[in-house]
Amino acid sequence: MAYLELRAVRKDYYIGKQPFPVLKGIDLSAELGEFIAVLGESGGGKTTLMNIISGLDRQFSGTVTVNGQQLDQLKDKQLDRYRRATIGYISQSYNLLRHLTVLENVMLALDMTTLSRADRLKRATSLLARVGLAEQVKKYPAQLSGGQQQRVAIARALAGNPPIIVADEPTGALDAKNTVAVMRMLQTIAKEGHLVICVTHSAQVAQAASRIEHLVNGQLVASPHRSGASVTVEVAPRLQLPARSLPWYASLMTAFRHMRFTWSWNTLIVLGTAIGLFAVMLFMGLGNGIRGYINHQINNVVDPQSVTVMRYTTNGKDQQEQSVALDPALAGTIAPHMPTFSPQQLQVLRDLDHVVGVEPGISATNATVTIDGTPYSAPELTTWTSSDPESSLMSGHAAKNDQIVLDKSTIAQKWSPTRWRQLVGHSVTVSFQMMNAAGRPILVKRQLKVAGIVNSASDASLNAVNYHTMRAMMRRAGLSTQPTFATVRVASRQQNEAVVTAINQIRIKGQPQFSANSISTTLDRVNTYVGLATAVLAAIAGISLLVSALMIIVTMFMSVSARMKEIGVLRSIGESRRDIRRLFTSEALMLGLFSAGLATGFAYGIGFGLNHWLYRIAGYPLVQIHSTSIAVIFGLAVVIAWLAAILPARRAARLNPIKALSAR
Ligand SMILES: Nc1ncnc2c1ncn2[C@@H]1O[C@H](COP(=O)(O)OP(=O)(O)OP(=O)(O)O)[C@@H](O)[C@H]1O
Repeated sequence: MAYLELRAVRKDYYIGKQPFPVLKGIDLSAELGEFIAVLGESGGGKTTLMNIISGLDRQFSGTVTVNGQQLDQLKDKQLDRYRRATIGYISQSYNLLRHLTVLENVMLALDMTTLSRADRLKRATSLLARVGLAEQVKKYPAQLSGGQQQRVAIARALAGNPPIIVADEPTGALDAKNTVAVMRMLQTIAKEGHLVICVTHSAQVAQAASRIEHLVNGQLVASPHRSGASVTVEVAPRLQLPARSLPWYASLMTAFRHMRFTWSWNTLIVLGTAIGLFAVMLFMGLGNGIRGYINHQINNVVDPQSVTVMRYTTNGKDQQEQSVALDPALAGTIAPHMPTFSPQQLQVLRDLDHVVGVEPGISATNATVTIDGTPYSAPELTTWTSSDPESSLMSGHAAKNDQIVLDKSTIAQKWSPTRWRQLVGHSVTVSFQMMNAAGRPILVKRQLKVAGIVNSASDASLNAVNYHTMRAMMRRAGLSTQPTFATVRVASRQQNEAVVTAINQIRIKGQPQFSANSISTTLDRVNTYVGLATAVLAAIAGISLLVSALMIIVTMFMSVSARMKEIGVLRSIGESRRDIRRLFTSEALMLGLFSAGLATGFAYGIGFGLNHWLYRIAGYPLVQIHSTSIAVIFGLAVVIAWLAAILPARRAARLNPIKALSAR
């Protein structure tokens, strides 16, 4: 049996249901080393026959046997493998990929062989040198003459060293000089052991072949002058290059090169998509920033690791005193007496789980601070505990024994709006009245040194001494020195609420003892609201991503339509449907990734500008883009691009390679 055998091959085209027979029983036997010219009239069916031999057309009747194996007309994958390993295809219109260089065009076919990258490069370079293009490897097809482009196509056809070279009108677009050169090359290729089948309508060109077959009325008739019978063919042993499927990175690289080639168009798509992604990212960043800002503000007022505990009371007067102590804005009267903590009660608090310390404190209301003979009203004079953040100190330090820290806006700046810092180190007189156990008002008065100026983040005035000083003042006036409140320090912010609940549940002899409030509950609620608002805003911005997805879909569909020919060429050199799908999916994914990258750049850039501007108002960076937001945006971009690519990539993969090849 001959290397290539066609038996009773018939092919009809259908217009509607009416058949138009083109091939009417083709019989052909050909051996390696032969150079067969198929000569025939235009429209005679030469290309149709070549498509069948090349494994591009599987709708025919009869049998095609290559090297003893019959082509399965139905299995797509088998035909892909056949084209990859057995056929080198050369056409009249060169069919080079315009976005790949000369070298890359040849490498594309070599990527489907098992050679190492270095060997593939070596082979591509040597093939191009062989066809006289050693100097042109970096050029793009558009920068070459027709003859040169056809020589690139020949080098590409030879890349995988396939046994059969099919050339469909290879000289159709060439001048006489190039025609001779190309036919000589084909002669040499046949002598090297390939079977060359060349279609032409020129009897003169056909003379270069060792055998001429006329395609007449759908059948082959051997030329009596050049039947091949008398031609002795010396077949040199052919180098075997095992074929493999195209690796995924090759599709990725081709996709990248195409994007680079059409960068201006792609930049617009990337820009459009990036704007949507950027909006989502900015809202996420703003959400983080605002949440951080609120936490920061609240933590400035109260330390979430501290819980202020008062005595539990149902007595209306005591409750009023407590609220006065908690909110100095309500102060105005002399405190009669406040419910106090016994040492045992403080111990009960110390013994609670997650409690790392208990600081007792005494607070007085409606005090007066006299500086240089001028009295200033201090609605509250309290004990400095760890719940008062050190960060609120604007100048100086926390009060030690016989020292006081004064409120910046209600006292220090009233003393001097500009030189208020100089108050540190000054001696001041502090006085307030308190009822003794007998219900008589007692004046408490003492000279103290200003240790620091404090900027209370709440609107309340914060004037404080340490516990020792407070007790000393009370003792000297003959008043009770028992604490009126306690600051309980919690091991971590997370346990704050549990400790607050535990404190409120303490009963001694069935009576509730303490009353504590948790700031962390409020904080968590605020955080939830801000989180919700952020998610809603980001989702609204996310609608623009739908537009981005549509943009990618439209672009990909347009790209498929514009690149029909390229798809046909890729299929003709052996790429499978999966390779084509991968190519378009890779392009869409790259669009998505570039967009996400650009969106991140925008978000950082614009976020930086916004922070700079907002810092003056809020004193806090309000746009905070976390790495999780970046990961979300990249994930979103990939998912959108991938979804957007599904339909166009499927369309590209399903294109009929013959129709795709004949596209303009
Ligand atoms: N998809 C198709 N549907 C219907 N008819 C077709 C189709 N493709 C080709 N034909 C017809 O089949 C015939 C053979 O076409 P083919 O392209 O094989 O001829 P050819 O010999 O290669 O012509 P040329 O030398 O002009 O390229 C022509 O009459 C053509 O119109």
